[in-house]
Amino acid sequence: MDDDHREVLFPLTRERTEVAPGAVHVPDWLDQEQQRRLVAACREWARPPAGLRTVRTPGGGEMTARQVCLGWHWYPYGYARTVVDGDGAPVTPFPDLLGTLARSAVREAYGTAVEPGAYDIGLVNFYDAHARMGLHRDSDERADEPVVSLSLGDSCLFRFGNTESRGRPYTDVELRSGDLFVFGGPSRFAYHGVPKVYPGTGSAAIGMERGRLNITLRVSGFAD
Ligand SMILES: O=C(O)CCC(=O)C(=O)O
Ligand SMILES: [Fe+2]
Repeated sequence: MDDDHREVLFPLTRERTEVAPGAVHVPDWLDQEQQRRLVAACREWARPPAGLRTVRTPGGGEMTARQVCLGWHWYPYGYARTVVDGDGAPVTPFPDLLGTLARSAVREAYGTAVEPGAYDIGLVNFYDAHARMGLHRDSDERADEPVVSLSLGDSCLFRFGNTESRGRPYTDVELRSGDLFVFGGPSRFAYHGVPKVYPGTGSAAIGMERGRLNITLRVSGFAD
């Protein structure tokens, strides 16, 4: 693929794709039962204290995707052990289940010879029909281990770019419920975002009537 002309990889492609070096899309990685369990777990994690919250940005805006943090609390732009920009509660501990999933996701993406890191951050983003996420880099961690992303519910348009700017080259990928996307190596600090969610594309069978959930798993690199 000509790297300057990466653009759109959907809807025809539902095969495993290396979208950019180190950025791997694995469609349908989670089966329906795993998705159903994750949706149920997200619903629990969303309860207060330290539950689902609207994130305010320093410029006075609000992120349209609402968020729950696990392990470390992310706020614009850093991490804390308590919900410093919300109810002040201690962040919910990072669940073992997500550590196990993250490690198997890394091996799925890069092969079993790779030794996955100590995943300790989970960010759950909830998107309603109008929510989106602007292009950004995940750069508040101190480690450069791959980011693992799991999608549940409604499909979305996911834009995966380059490390230099929000501009081209980028690739637009459709992420559907159960898809895995891992970005590490040369793509670990690439710009990415969610320009659009496609309402009504999810399946009620996983226990989500509407909306999209995304779980991103990361390694903090912080000392306790
Ligand atoms: O919702 C997604 O697929 C991406 C989420 C994301 O980029 C983030 O939480 O940093
Ligand atoms: Fe991100």
